[in-house]
Amino acid sequence: MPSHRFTFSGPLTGRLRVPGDKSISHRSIMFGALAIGETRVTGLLEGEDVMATTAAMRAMGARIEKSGETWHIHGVGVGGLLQPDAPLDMGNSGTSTRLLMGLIASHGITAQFTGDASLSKRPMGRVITPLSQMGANFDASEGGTLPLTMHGALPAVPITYRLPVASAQVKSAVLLAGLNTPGITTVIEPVPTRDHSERMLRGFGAELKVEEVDGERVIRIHGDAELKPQDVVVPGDPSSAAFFIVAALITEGSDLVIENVGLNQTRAGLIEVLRAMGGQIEELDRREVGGEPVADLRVKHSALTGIDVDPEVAPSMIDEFPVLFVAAALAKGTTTTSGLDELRVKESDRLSAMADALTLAGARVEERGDGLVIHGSGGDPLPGTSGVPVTTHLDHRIAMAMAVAGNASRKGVEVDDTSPIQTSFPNFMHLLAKAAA
Ligand SMILES: O=C(O)C1=C[C@@H](OP(=O)(O)O)[C@@H](O)[C@H](O)C1
Ligand SMILES: C=C(OP(=O)(O)O)C(=O)O
Repeated sequence: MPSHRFTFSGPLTGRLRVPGDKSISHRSIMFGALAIGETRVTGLLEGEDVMATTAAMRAMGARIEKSGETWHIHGVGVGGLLQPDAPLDMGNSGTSTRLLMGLIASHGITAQFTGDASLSKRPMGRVITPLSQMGANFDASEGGTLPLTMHGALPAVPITYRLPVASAQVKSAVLLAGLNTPGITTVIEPVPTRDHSERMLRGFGAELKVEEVDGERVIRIHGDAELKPQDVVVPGDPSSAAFFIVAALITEGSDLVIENVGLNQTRAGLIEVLRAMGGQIEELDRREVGGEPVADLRVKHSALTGIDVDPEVAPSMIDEFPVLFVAAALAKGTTTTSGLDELRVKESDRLSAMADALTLAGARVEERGDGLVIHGSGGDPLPGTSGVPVTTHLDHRIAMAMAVAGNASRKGVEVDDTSPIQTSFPNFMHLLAKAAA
Protein backbone atom coordinates (compact mmCIF):
# COMPACT_ATOMS: atom_id res chain seq x y z
CA MET A 1 0.00 0.00 0.00
CA PRO A 2 2.10 2.96 -1.17
CA SER A 3 1.11 6.00 0.91
CA HIS A 4 2.04 9.48 -0.28
CA ARG A 5 2.02 13.00 1.14
CA PHE A 6 0.66 15.51 -1.40
CA THR A 7 1.91 19.02 -0.59
CA PHE A 8 1.80 22.43 -2.20
CA SER A 9 4.56 22.66 -4.74
CA GLY A 10 3.43 25.62 -6.82
CA PRO A 11 0.67 26.97 -9.06
CA LEU A 12 -0.39 24.78 -11.99
CA THR A 13 0.86 26.13 -15.30
CA GLY A 14 1.70 25.03 -18.84
CA ARG A 15 -0.15 22.47 -20.93
CA LEU A 16 -1.01 18.86 -20.30
CA ARG A 17 -3.04 16.05 -21.82
CA VAL A 18 -5.02 13.55 -19.77
CA PRO A 19 -5.42 9.91 -20.89
CA GLY A 20 -8.29 8.61 -23.00
CA ASP A 21 -11.86 8.41 -21.80
CA LYS A 22 -12.43 5.32 -19.65
CA SER A 23 -16.05 4.73 -20.75
CA ILE A 24 -15.19 5.01 -24.45
CA SER A 25 -12.06 2.87 -24.03
CA HIS A 26 -14.00 -0.03 -22.47
CA ARG A 27 -16.61 0.15 -25.22
CA SER A 28 -14.09 0.36 -28.06
CA ILE A 29 -12.52 -2.92 -26.90
CA MET A 30 -15.89 -4.65 -26.38
CA PHE A 31 -17.47 -3.51 -29.64
CA GLY A 32 -14.29 -4.15 -31.60
CA ALA A 33 -14.26 -7.67 -30.14
CA LEU A 34 -17.80 -8.20 -31.45
CA ALA A 35 -17.22 -6.81 -34.94
CA ILE A 36 -16.02 -8.96 -37.83
CA GLY A 37 -12.65 -7.69 -39.03
CA GLU A 38 -10.03 -5.37 -37.54
CA THR A 39 -10.93 -2.41 -35.33
CA ARG A 40 -8.10 0.06 -34.64
CA VAL A 41 -8.12 2.22 -31.52
CA THR A 42 -5.84 5.14 -30.69
CA GLY A 43 -5.84 7.15 -27.48
CA LEU A 44 -6.99 4.11 -25.49
CA LEU A 45 -6.78 4.49 -21.71
CA GLU A 46 -4.28 1.87 -20.58
CA GLY A 47 -5.48 1.81 -16.98
CA GLU A 48 -6.15 -1.37 -15.02
CA ASP A 49 -9.94 -1.20 -15.52
CA VAL A 50 -9.72 -1.16 -19.32
CA MET A 51 -7.03 -3.87 -19.20
CA ALA A 52 -9.51 -6.04 -17.25
CA THR A 53 -11.98 -5.63 -20.13
CA THR A 54 -9.22 -6.42 -22.64
CA ALA A 55 -8.20 -9.61 -20.82
CA ALA A 56 -11.84 -10.74 -20.61
CA MET A 57 -12.47 -10.19 -24.34
CA ARG A 58 -9.28 -12.13 -25.14
CA ALA A 59 -10.47 -14.94 -22.86
CA MET A 60 -13.68 -15.06 -24.92
CA GLY A 61 -11.91 -15.34 -28.26
CA ALA A 62 -10.96 -11.86 -29.51
CA ARG A 63 -7.40 -11.20 -30.66
CA ILE A 64 -6.20 -7.90 -29.20
CA GLU A 65 -2.70 -6.51 -29.58
CA LYS A 66 -0.89 -3.19 -29.52
CA SER A 67 1.65 -2.00 -32.07
CA GLY A 68 3.09 1.48 -31.76
CA GLU A 69 0.31 3.71 -30.42
CA THR A 70 -2.51 1.68 -31.98
CA TRP A 71 -4.55 -1.15 -30.49
CA HIS A 72 -5.71 -3.74 -33.02
CA ILE A 73 -8.78 -5.81 -32.22
CA HIS A 74 -9.87 -8.78 -34.31
CA GLY A 75 -13.44 -9.51 -33.33
CA VAL A 76 -15.39 -12.76 -33.17
CA GLY A 77 -18.71 -11.36 -34.45
CA VAL A 78 -21.93 -10.87 -32.48
CA GLY A 79 -22.93 -14.29 -31.16
CA GLY A 80 -19.37 -15.58 -31.48
CA LEU A 81 -18.06 -15.19 -27.93
CA LEU A 82 -16.38 -18.35 -26.63
CA GLN A 83 -16.75 -19.78 -23.17
CA PRO A 84 -13.83 -18.54 -21.03
CA ASP A 85 -11.94 -21.37 -19.38
CA ALA A 86 -11.08 -19.42 -16.21
CA PRO A 87 -12.97 -16.90 -14.06
CA LEU A 88 -13.06 -13.37 -15.52
CA ASP A 89 -11.14 -11.15 -13.08
CA MET A 90 -12.82 -7.73 -13.18
CA GLY A 91 -10.39 -6.17 -10.68
CA ASN A 92 -11.87 -2.89 -9.46
CA SER A 93 -14.06 -2.17 -12.48
CA GLY A 94 -17.84 -1.86 -12.27
CA THR A 95 -18.10 -0.91 -15.95
CA SER A 96 -16.28 -4.07 -17.10
CA THR A 97 -18.44 -6.27 -14.89
CA ARG A 98 -21.86 -4.89 -15.74
CA LEU A 99 -21.32 -4.42 -19.48
CA LEU A 100 -19.75 -7.86 -19.90
CA MET A 101 -22.62 -9.45 -17.98
CA GLY A 102 -24.88 -7.84 -20.57
CA LEU A 103 -22.84 -9.24 -23.46
CA ILE A 104 -22.71 -12.75 -22.05
CA ALA A 105 -26.44 -12.76 -21.22
CA SER A 106 -27.36 -13.48 -24.85
CA HIS A 107 -24.53 -15.91 -25.63
CA GLY A 108 -24.88 -19.60 -24.80
CA ILE A 109 -21.88 -19.58 -22.47
CA THR A 110 -21.18 -19.73 -18.76
CA ALA A 111 -18.78 -17.32 -17.07
CA GLN A 112 -17.62 -16.69 -13.56
CA PHE A 113 -16.93 -13.10 -12.44
CA THR A 114 -14.55 -12.18 -9.64
CA GLY A 115 -13.23 -8.83 -8.41
CA ASP A 116 -11.27 -7.06 -5.70
CA ALA A 117 -12.61 -6.28 -2.21
CA SER A 118 -14.19 -3.00 -3.39
CA LEU A 119 -15.94 -4.48 -6.45
CA SER A 120 -17.12 -7.47 -4.40
CA LYS A 121 -19.27 -5.14 -2.30
CA ARG A 122 -20.99 -3.41 -5.22
CA PRO A 123 -24.58 -4.18 -6.23
CA MET A 124 -25.00 -6.40 -9.30
CA GLY A 125 -28.71 -7.02 -8.67
CA ARG A 126 -29.40 -3.99 -10.86
CA VAL A 127 -28.16 -5.92 -13.92
CA ILE A 128 -29.14 -9.40 -12.72
CA THR A 129 -32.83 -8.33 -12.69
CA PRO A 130 -33.19 -7.27 -16.35
CA LEU A 131 -30.76 -9.90 -17.67
CA SER A 132 -32.76 -12.63 -15.87
CA GLN A 133 -35.88 -11.32 -17.61
CA MET A 134 -34.01 -11.84 -20.87
CA GLY A 135 -33.37 -15.47 -19.92
CA ALA A 136 -29.92 -15.49 -18.30
CA ASN A 137 -29.41 -17.48 -15.10
CA PHE A 138 -27.25 -16.53 -12.16
CA ASP A 139 -25.60 -18.37 -9.29
CA ALA A 140 -25.09 -15.42 -6.96
CA SER A 141 -25.37 -14.64 -3.29
CA GLU A 142 -28.66 -13.16 -2.16
CA GLY A 143 -27.09 -9.70 -2.06
CA GLY A 144 -26.18 -10.08 -5.75
CA THR A 145 -22.47 -9.40 -5.32
CA LEU A 146 -19.31 -10.92 -6.83
CA PRO A 147 -18.13 -13.60 -7.06
CA LEU A 148 -20.95 -14.93 -9.23
CA THR A 149 -21.48 -17.31 -12.11
CA MET A 150 -23.81 -16.57 -14.98
CA HIS A 151 -25.25 -18.75 -17.71
CA GLY A 152 -26.23 -16.87 -20.84
CA ALA A 153 -29.42 -17.65 -22.76
CA LEU A 154 -29.50 -18.61 -26.43
CA PRO A 155 -31.78 -17.32 -27.76
CA ALA A 156 -32.39 -14.57 -25.23
CA VAL A 157 -35.78 -12.85 -25.01
CA PRO A 158 -36.14 -9.16 -25.94
CA ILE A 159 -37.57 -6.97 -23.17
CA THR A 160 -38.66 -3.41 -22.55
CA TYR A 161 -36.89 -2.18 -19.45
CA ARG A 162 -37.44 1.09 -17.63
CA LEU A 163 -34.33 1.98 -15.64
CA PRO A 164 -35.08 2.16 -11.90
CA VAL A 165 -31.71 3.92 -11.27
CA ALA A 166 -29.97 6.51 -13.43
CA SER A 167 -27.15 4.22 -14.58
CA ALA A 168 -25.38 4.10 -17.91
CA GLN A 169 -23.96 0.73 -16.91
CA VAL A 170 -27.40 -0.84 -16.48
CA LYS A 171 -28.65 0.79 -19.68
CA SER A 172 -25.60 -0.50 -21.57
CA ALA A 173 -25.89 -4.02 -20.12
CA VAL A 174 -29.44 -4.37 -21.48
CA LEU A 175 -28.56 -2.85 -24.86
CA LEU A 176 -25.52 -5.11 -25.24
CA ALA A 177 -27.61 -8.17 -24.38
CA GLY A 178 -30.03 -6.93 -27.05
CA LEU A 179 -27.31 -7.11 -29.73
CA ASN A 180 -27.59 -10.91 -29.95
CA THR A 181 -31.30 -11.20 -29.09
CA PRO A 182 -33.92 -11.68 -31.82
CA GLY A 183 -36.33 -8.74 -32.15
CA ILE A 184 -36.15 -5.33 -30.54
CA THR A 185 -34.85 -4.67 -27.03
CA THR A 186 -36.01 -1.38 -25.50
CA VAL A 187 -34.56 0.66 -22.63
CA ILE A 188 -36.50 3.59 -21.21
CA GLU A 189 -34.35 6.16 -19.50
CA PRO A 190 -36.27 8.66 -17.33
CA VAL A 191 -33.06 10.59 -16.52
CA PRO A 192 -30.39 10.87 -19.24
CA THR A 193 -27.03 9.24 -18.50
CA ARG A 194 -23.83 9.11 -20.55
CA ASP A 195 -24.73 8.07 -24.10
CA HIS A 196 -21.44 6.58 -25.33
CA SER A 197 -22.96 3.13 -25.88
CA GLU A 198 -25.69 4.53 -28.11
CA ARG A 199 -23.31 6.70 -30.15
CA MET A 200 -20.69 4.01 -30.55
CA LEU A 201 -23.08 1.13 -31.29
CA ARG A 202 -24.54 3.21 -34.08
CA GLY A 203 -21.02 3.99 -35.31
CA PHE A 204 -20.27 0.24 -35.40
CA GLY A 205 -23.37 -0.26 -37.56
CA ALA A 206 -26.00 -1.47 -35.08
CA GLU A 207 -29.59 -0.44 -35.76
CA LEU A 208 -30.34 1.71 -32.74
CA LYS A 209 -32.91 4.48 -32.43
CA VAL A 210 -33.40 7.03 -29.69
CA GLU A 211 -36.68 8.84 -29.25
CA GLU A 212 -37.81 11.35 -26.66
CA VAL A 213 -41.29 10.40 -25.32
CA ASP A 214 -42.91 12.44 -22.53
CA GLY A 215 -39.52 13.71 -21.42
CA GLU A 216 -38.01 10.21 -21.26
CA ARG A 217 -35.42 8.71 -23.61
CA VAL A 218 -36.59 5.55 -25.32
CA ILE A 219 -33.76 3.53 -26.85
CA ARG A 220 -34.48 0.64 -29.19
CA ILE A 221 -31.88 -1.78 -30.50
CA HIS A 222 -32.47 -4.38 -33.20
CA GLY A 223 -31.05 -7.79 -32.39
CA ASP A 224 -29.11 -10.23 -34.54
CA ALA A 225 -26.85 -7.27 -35.23
CA GLU A 226 -23.74 -7.29 -37.35
CA LEU A 227 -21.04 -4.91 -36.21
CA LYS A 228 -18.54 -3.50 -38.68
CA PRO A 229 -14.98 -2.76 -37.54
CA GLN A 230 -14.13 0.90 -36.94
CA ASP A 231 -11.18 3.22 -36.46
CA VAL A 232 -11.79 4.74 -33.04
CA VAL A 233 -10.02 7.84 -31.71
CA VAL A 234 -10.63 8.10 -27.97
CA PRO A 235 -10.90 11.69 -26.68
CA GLY A 236 -9.38 12.76 -23.34
CA ASP A 237 -11.39 11.79 -20.25
CA PRO A 238 -13.33 14.70 -18.70
CA SER A 239 -13.46 12.73 -15.43
CA SER A 240 -9.65 12.72 -15.33
CA ALA A 241 -9.40 16.34 -16.48
CA ALA A 242 -11.67 17.21 -13.52
CA PHE A 243 -8.79 16.81 -11.04
CA PHE A 244 -6.64 19.31 -12.92
CA ILE A 245 -9.52 21.72 -13.50
CA VAL A 246 -10.20 21.91 -9.75
CA ALA A 247 -6.49 21.94 -8.82
CA ALA A 248 -5.92 24.98 -11.07
CA LEU A 249 -9.06 26.77 -9.85
CA ILE A 250 -8.11 26.49 -6.16
CA THR A 251 -4.36 27.07 -6.38
CA GLU A 252 -3.26 30.71 -6.45
CA GLY A 253 -1.32 31.78 -9.52
CA SER A 254 -2.51 28.86 -11.68
CA ASP A 255 -3.12 29.21 -15.41
CA LEU A 256 -3.29 25.79 -17.03
CA VAL A 257 -4.33 24.43 -20.42
CA ILE A 258 -5.73 20.88 -20.47
CA GLU A 259 -5.78 19.63 -24.05
CA ASN A 260 -8.26 17.41 -25.87
CA VAL A 261 -10.96 17.10 -23.17
CA GLY A 262 -14.20 15.31 -24.14
CA LEU A 263 -17.20 17.58 -23.60
CA ASN A 264 -20.15 15.33 -24.36
CA GLN A 265 -23.22 17.00 -22.78
CA THR A 266 -23.93 13.88 -20.72
CA ARG A 267 -20.50 14.24 -19.06
CA ALA A 268 -19.98 17.99 -18.74
CA GLY A 269 -21.93 18.81 -15.55
CA LEU A 270 -18.86 19.62 -13.46
CA ILE A 271 -17.77 22.44 -15.76
CA GLU A 272 -21.23 24.01 -15.55
CA VAL A 273 -21.26 23.79 -11.75
CA LEU A 274 -17.74 25.18 -11.36
CA ARG A 275 -18.57 28.08 -13.67
CA ALA A 276 -21.67 28.82 -11.56
CA MET A 277 -19.30 28.94 -8.55
CA GLY A 278 -17.18 31.55 -10.34
CA GLY A 279 -14.58 29.30 -11.95
CA GLN A 280 -12.82 30.68 -15.01
CA ILE A 281 -12.83 27.83 -17.50
CA GLU A 282 -12.42 28.79 -21.14
CA GLU A 283 -12.96 26.44 -24.09
CA LEU A 284 -10.37 26.79 -26.84
CA ASP A 285 -10.58 25.25 -30.31
CA ARG A 286 -13.86 23.34 -29.91
CA ARG A 287 -13.84 20.44 -32.39
CA GLU A 288 -14.90 16.82 -32.89
CA VAL A 289 -12.74 13.82 -32.05
CA GLY A 290 -14.10 10.31 -32.67
CA GLY A 291 -17.66 11.66 -32.96
CA GLU A 292 -17.48 13.45 -29.59
CA PRO A 293 -17.22 17.21 -28.94
CA VAL A 294 -13.76 18.10 -27.60
CA ALA A 295 -11.94 21.30 -26.61
CA ASP A 296 -8.75 22.46 -24.89
CA LEU A 297 -9.64 24.00 -21.53
CA ARG A 298 -7.81 27.02 -20.14
CA VAL A 299 -8.33 27.18 -16.38
CA LYS A 300 -7.23 30.05 -14.13
CA HIS A 301 -7.15 30.38 -10.37
CA SER A 302 -10.56 31.79 -9.35
CA ALA A 303 -12.33 32.95 -6.20
CA LEU A 304 -15.08 30.31 -5.87
CA THR A 305 -18.42 30.81 -4.11
CA GLY A 306 -20.48 27.96 -2.63
CA ILE A 307 -23.79 27.03 -4.28
CA ASP A 308 -26.71 24.60 -3.99
CA VAL A 309 -25.96 21.98 -6.62
CA ASP A 310 -29.10 20.98 -8.55
CA PRO A 311 -29.51 17.18 -8.14
CA GLU A 312 -30.61 17.04 -11.80
CA VAL A 313 -27.03 17.59 -12.98
CA ALA A 314 -25.75 14.64 -10.91
CA PRO A 315 -25.77 12.00 -13.69
CA SER A 316 -23.68 14.25 -15.95
CA MET A 317 -20.94 14.55 -13.29
CA ILE A 318 -21.47 11.41 -11.23
CA ASP A 319 -17.74 10.56 -10.95
CA GLU A 320 -16.71 14.18 -10.34
CA PHE A 321 -18.34 14.75 -6.94
CA PRO A 322 -15.27 13.80 -4.88
CA VAL A 323 -13.24 16.55 -6.52
CA LEU A 324 -16.19 18.99 -6.53
CA PHE A 325 -16.27 18.54 -2.73
CA VAL A 326 -12.64 19.66 -2.65
CA ALA A 327 -13.47 22.79 -4.68
CA ALA A 328 -16.36 23.47 -2.27
CA ALA A 329 -14.01 23.14 0.72
CA LEU A 330 -11.96 26.05 -0.67
CA ALA A 331 -14.93 28.20 -1.77
CA LYS A 332 -16.46 31.11 0.09
CA GLY A 333 -19.70 30.12 1.82
CA THR A 334 -21.65 26.89 1.83
CA THR A 335 -22.10 24.29 -0.91
CA THR A 336 -25.04 21.91 -0.56
CA THR A 337 -25.39 18.70 -2.55
CA SER A 338 -28.31 16.25 -2.52
CA GLY A 339 -29.79 13.36 -4.53
CA LEU A 340 -26.45 11.54 -4.48
CA ASP A 341 -27.45 8.10 -3.15
CA GLU A 342 -25.59 6.48 -6.06
CA LEU A 343 -22.29 7.77 -4.65
CA ARG A 344 -22.67 5.30 -1.79
CA VAL A 345 -22.30 2.31 -4.16
CA LYS A 346 -19.25 3.33 -6.19
CA GLU A 347 -15.71 1.96 -5.56
CA SER A 348 -16.31 3.23 -2.02
CA ASP A 349 -19.12 5.04 -0.25
CA ARG A 350 -17.94 8.34 -1.68
CA LEU A 351 -20.09 10.50 0.59
CA SER A 352 -18.70 9.04 3.78
CA ALA A 353 -15.16 8.59 2.40
CA MET A 354 -14.96 12.24 1.31
CA ALA A 355 -16.62 13.55 4.48
CA ASP A 356 -14.01 11.68 6.57
CA ALA A 357 -11.06 12.62 4.37
CA LEU A 358 -11.90 16.32 4.09
CA THR A 359 -12.63 16.56 7.82
CA LEU A 360 -9.25 15.01 8.54
CA ALA A 361 -7.66 17.63 6.27
CA GLY A 362 -9.33 20.40 8.29
CA ALA A 363 -12.43 21.19 6.16
CA ARG A 364 -15.89 21.72 7.67
CA VAL A 365 -18.21 19.06 6.30
CA GLU A 366 -21.64 17.72 7.29
CA GLU A 367 -22.69 14.33 5.92
CA ARG A 368 -26.37 13.89 5.10
CA GLY A 369 -28.18 10.80 3.82
CA ASP A 370 -27.93 11.80 0.15
CA GLY A 371 -25.26 14.46 -0.02
CA LEU A 372 -22.66 16.60 1.73
CA VAL A 373 -22.90 20.15 3.03
CA ILE A 374 -19.52 21.85 2.93
CA HIS A 375 -18.64 25.14 4.60
CA GLY A 376 -15.77 26.53 2.55
CA SER A 377 -12.57 28.19 3.76
CA GLY A 378 -13.07 31.26 1.59
CA GLY A 379 -9.95 30.45 -0.41
CA ASP A 380 -7.58 29.89 2.54
CA PRO A 381 -5.52 26.73 2.16
CA LEU A 382 -6.84 23.80 4.23
CA PRO A 383 -4.75 22.95 7.31
CA GLY A 384 -3.88 19.47 5.92
CA THR A 385 -3.37 16.20 7.79
CA SER A 386 -0.93 15.34 10.53
CA GLY A 387 -0.40 11.84 11.89
CA VAL A 388 -3.27 9.84 10.46
CA PRO A 389 -3.48 9.56 6.64
CA VAL A 390 -6.81 9.80 4.81
CA THR A 391 -8.31 6.44 3.80
CA THR A 392 -8.99 5.80 0.10
CA HIS A 393 -10.93 2.50 0.49
CA LEU A 394 -9.53 1.17 -2.85
CA ASP A 395 -11.13 4.17 -4.62
CA HIS A 396 -9.03 5.98 -7.25
CA ARG A 397 -11.24 9.07 -7.19
CA ILE A 398 -10.86 9.52 -3.43
CA ALA A 399 -7.08 9.24 -3.78
CA MET A 400 -6.89 11.81 -6.61
CA ALA A 401 -9.40 14.23 -5.04
CA MET A 402 -7.39 14.26 -1.81
CA ALA A 403 -4.15 14.71 -3.76
CA VAL A 404 -5.70 17.89 -5.19
CA ALA A 405 -6.72 18.95 -1.68
CA GLY A 406 -3.12 18.37 -0.54
CA ASN A 407 -1.84 20.77 -3.17
CA ALA A 408 -4.12 23.46 -1.66
CA SER A 409 -3.19 22.80 1.98
CA ARG A 410 -0.65 24.17 4.46
CA LYS A 411 0.83 20.92 5.80
CA GLY A 412 -0.06 18.65 2.88
CA VAL A 413 -2.43 15.68 2.83
CA GLU A 414 -1.20 12.15 3.43
CA VAL A 415 -3.11 9.58 1.33
CA ASP A 416 -2.90 6.01 2.67
CA ASP A 417 -2.80 4.19 -0.68
CA THR A 418 -2.13 5.66 -4.12
CA SER A 419 -2.21 2.32 -5.97
CA PRO A 420 -5.93 2.56 -6.96
CA ILE A 421 -5.02 5.53 -9.19
CA GLN A 422 -3.70 2.93 -11.66
CA THR A 423 -7.27 1.89 -12.47
CA SER A 424 -8.15 5.06 -14.39
CA PHE A 425 -5.21 7.50 -14.55
CA PRO A 426 -1.78 5.80 -14.46
CA ASN A 427 0.28 8.98 -15.02
CA PHE A 428 -1.72 11.22 -12.64
CA MET A 429 1.06 11.75 -10.07
CA HIS A 430 3.62 12.48 -12.76
CA LEU A 431 1.35 15.06 -14.47
CA LEU A 432 0.47 16.73 -11.16
CA ALA A 433 4.12 17.04 -10.15
CA LYS A 434 5.00 18.41 -13.60
CA ALA A 435 2.15 20.96 -13.76
CA ALA A 436 2.92 22.26 -10.26
CA ALA A 437 6.73 22.30 -10.67
O1 LIG B 1 -21.09 3.46 -18.26
C1 LIG B 1 -19.99 3.87 -17.84
O2 LIG B 1 -18.94 3.82 -18.53
C2 LIG B 1 -19.95 4.44 -16.47
C3 LIG B 1 -21.11 4.76 -15.83
C4 LIG B 1 -21.17 5.31 -14.48
O3 LIG B 1 -21.61 4.30 -13.60
P1 LIG B 1 -23.18 4.03 -13.28
O4 LIG B 1 -23.84 3.59 -14.51
O5 LIG B 1 -23.14 2.94 -12.25
O6 LIG B 1 -23.68 5.32 -12.75
C5 LIG B 1 -19.82 5.83 -13.99
O7 LIG B 1 -19.84 6.03 -12.61
C6 LIG B 1 -18.68 4.90 -14.37
O8 LIG B 1 -17.45 5.43 -13.98
C7 LIG B 1 -18.62 4.66 -15.85
C1 LIG C 1 -17.50 4.49 -10.74
C2 LIG C 1 -16.40 4.38 -11.48
O1 LIG C 1 -16.05 3.28 -12.25
P1 LIG C 1 -16.62 1.81 -12.31
O2 LIG C 1 -18.08 1.83 -11.96
O3 LIG C 1 -16.35 1.34 -13.69
O4 LIG C 1 -15.84 0.99 -11.31
C3 LIG C 1 -15.43 5.52 -11.57
O5 LIG C 1 -14.53 5.42 -12.40
O6 LIG C 1 -15.54 6.52 -10.83
